[in-house]
Amino acid sequence: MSMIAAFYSGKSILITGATGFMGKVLMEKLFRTSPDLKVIYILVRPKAGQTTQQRVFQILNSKLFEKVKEICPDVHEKIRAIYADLNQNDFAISKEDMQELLSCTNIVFHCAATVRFDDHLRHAVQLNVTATQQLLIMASQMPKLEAFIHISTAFSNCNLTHIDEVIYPCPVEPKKIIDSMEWLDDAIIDEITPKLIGDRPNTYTYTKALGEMVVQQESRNLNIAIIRPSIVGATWQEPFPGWVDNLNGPSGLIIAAGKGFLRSIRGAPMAVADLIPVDTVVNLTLAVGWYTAVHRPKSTLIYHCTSGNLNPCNWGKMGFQVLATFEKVPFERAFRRPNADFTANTITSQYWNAVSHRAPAIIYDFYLRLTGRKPRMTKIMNRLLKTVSMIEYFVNRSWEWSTYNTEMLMSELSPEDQRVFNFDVRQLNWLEYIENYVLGIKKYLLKEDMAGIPEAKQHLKRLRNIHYLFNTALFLIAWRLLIARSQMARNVWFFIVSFCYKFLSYFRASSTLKV
Ligand SMILES: CCCCCCCCCCCCCCCCCCCCCCCCCC(=O)SCCNC(=O)CCNC(=O)[C@H](O)C(C)(C)COP(=O)(O)OP(=O)(O)OC[C@H]1O[C@@H](n2cnc3c(N)ncnc32)[C@H](O)[C@@H]1OP(=O)(O)O
Ligand SMILES: NC(=O)C1=CN([C@@H]2O[C@H](COP(=O)(O)OP(=O)(O)OC[C@H]3O[C@@H](n4cnc5c(N)ncnc54)[C@H](OP(=O)(O)O)[C@@H]3O)[C@@H](O)[C@H]2O)C=CC1
Repeated sequence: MSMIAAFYSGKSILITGATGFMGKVLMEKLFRTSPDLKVIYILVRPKAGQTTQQRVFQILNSKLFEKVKEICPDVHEKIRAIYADLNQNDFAISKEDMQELLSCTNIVFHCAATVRFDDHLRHAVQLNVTATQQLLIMASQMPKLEAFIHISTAFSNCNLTHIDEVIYPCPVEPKKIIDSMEWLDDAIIDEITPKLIGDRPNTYTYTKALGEMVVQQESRNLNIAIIRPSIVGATWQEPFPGWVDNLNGPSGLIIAAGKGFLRSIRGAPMAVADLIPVDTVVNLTLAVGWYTAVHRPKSTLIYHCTSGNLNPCNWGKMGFQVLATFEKVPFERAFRRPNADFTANTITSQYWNAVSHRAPAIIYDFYLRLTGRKPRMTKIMNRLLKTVSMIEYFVNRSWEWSTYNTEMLMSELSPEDQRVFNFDVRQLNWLEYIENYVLGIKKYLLKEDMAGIPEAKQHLKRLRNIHYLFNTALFLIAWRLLIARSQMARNVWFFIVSFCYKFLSYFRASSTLKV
C-alpha cells in the first residue's frame, strides 16, 4: 500500500490554480491514487463566459479525467469549486466559504500564478506576491492545516548560474514592492520595472522570486515547502503519455515549427533543455506534501524539480527529435515544410528572421490581398517573433540546479511510493518522451485526427514542389537580370554554356565511336 496515497485519504485539500495546466494534473492524480480523500476545494474564477461550475464540469469531462471517473465515480461531489479572484481583497471569497476553508483545510497546494513573461509588474506582483502573502495569512488561521506547498519556478533565480535549494534575497523587500504598487501609477511602474528586475529577464521570474521571499517571511509556525520546477512539459506516463493543454513553454513553439511558421531560433544547440514532465512535477509535489506534513522538517525545504543534472538533454537534440517526429506524424495544413534550426549567431539569426520569417509572411499576405482575402500572416508572424524573443534568454544559457532535497526525498519513499509517485527523471527516455509530446500536441492541442496523416504528408509534398519551383523561378529571374546588366556575368554565362556544349558533343562523339 502506498503511504502517500493513504496519507491523502480522508483529507480536505485546497488547490489554487486548479484550472491551470499543472493544477488539473495534480487534481487528477489525487483522485486516481486517493479516491477516498474527503474533498478538494478549488479556487476558481468565472472565465470566457463560463461560470465556475461550468469550468469544473468541462475539466471533469475532459480526456484527462477519463480514468478518474472509473476509479472515483463520485468525483463530482468531491470537488468543491469556490468562487474566488486572487486579484481581489480576501480573494472575493464569501464569508461562508471562507469559514469552511479555514476550518476544514488540511493541505494547501498553491499553484495559481501569472506565468506571462511580459505581464505588467503591478499585476504580476498582485498575483505572484500579494496573493501568496494573503493565502499564507489565511493558512495561519487554519487549525487543521498540516502542510502548505508553494509552487515556484526553478527560474526564480535565473540571474545565477548555479542555484542551490535555498531562498536568495532580492535587493528590495517584497513588502516595500507590494506597498509601492498601491500608490505608484502605471507610467512610473513602467519606468522603474527594468531597474527592479535587474538582471532577470522578465517580471515573471522577478515576482516568483519575491513570492518565495514572502513565503519565507510569512511562514510563522506553518509547515511549508517550496517546489521549483523547470520548464514544465506534457505528461511522461500518467494518466497517459503526451497530454498537454496549453501553449506555454515549448508547446506553442513546437506547433509553430510543425506548421512551418517557425524556421529559426536564436539559441545555443548545446545548452541544456531543462524540461520536466508535468506528471513528474505532480508526483514530487504530492510526495513533498506527505513528507512535510508527516516529518515536519524544522525549516522550509526547497525542492528542485529539474532534469539537467540527472538526465541532461540539449536543445539541439530536442529540436532534432521534434523534426524527426514531424516526418512521421506531420501536422495538418502546414504553411511551409517544417525545417527549423537553432542559430547561435545574432546576425545569422536576423538574416533568417528576414528571409525565412518576415519575407514569406509578406509574400503570402500579398497573395491573400490579390485573391480578395484579408491579410493575416504578418500579424501572426509578428506575434510569433515576439514570443521567440521572450524565450531566447532561456535557450541560450544553461543552469545547474542542485537537487539534494529532491534526492533525499526519493530515498525516503517506500519502493511502492517510488513506483506510484515516480519523480526519478533518470528513467526518462528523451527521444520517446519528445515523440509522445509532439503526438500529444497533435492530438490534444490541435485536435487533429491520425487518419489525416496521409493527406498531411501529401500536402507537404506539394509544398516541397512549390518550394523548388519558386526557388528555380527566383534563380532564373535573378540570373536573367544579372546577365542583362553585367559583362562579367555574361562572360561566365557564355563560358558555362560553351563548356556544357563541348561536354555534350564529346559524349555524343565517343558514344558514336563505340557503336
Ligand atoms: C540539430 C537540429 C536542430 C533543429 C532545431 C529545430 C527546432 C525545433 C522546434 C522547436 C523545438 C522546441 C522549441 C524550444 C522552445 C523553448 C521554450 C523555452 C521556454 C522557456 C521558458 C522557461 C521559463 C520558466 C518556466 C516557467 O516557470 S512558467 C511557464 C512559461 N510561461 C510561458 O511559457 C508563457 C509565455 N507566454 C507569454 O508570456 C505571452 O503569451 C507572450 C508570449 C508574451 C505573448 O503575449 P501576447 O502577445 O499578449 O498575446 P497572447 O494573447 O498571450 O498570445 C498571442 C498568441 O500567441 C500564442 N501563444 C501564446 N504563448 C505562446 C507560446 N509559448 N508559443 C507560441 N505561441 C504562443 C497564443 O495562443 C495567441 O495566439 P492566437 O490565439 O492569437 O492565435
Ligand atoms: N508551466 C511551466 O512551465 C511552469 C510553471 N511553474 C509554476 O507552476 C504553477 C502552475 O503553472 P501552470 O499550471 O503552468 O500555469 P497556468 O497558467 O496553466 O495556470 C495558472 C492558474 O492560476 C490561476 N489564476 C491566475 N490568475 C488568477 C486569479 N486572478 N484568480 C484565480 N486564479 C487565477 C489560473 O486560473 P484561470 O484558469 O482562471 O486563468 C490557472 O488556474 C505556477 O505557479 C507557475 O509559476 C513553474 C515552472 C514552470
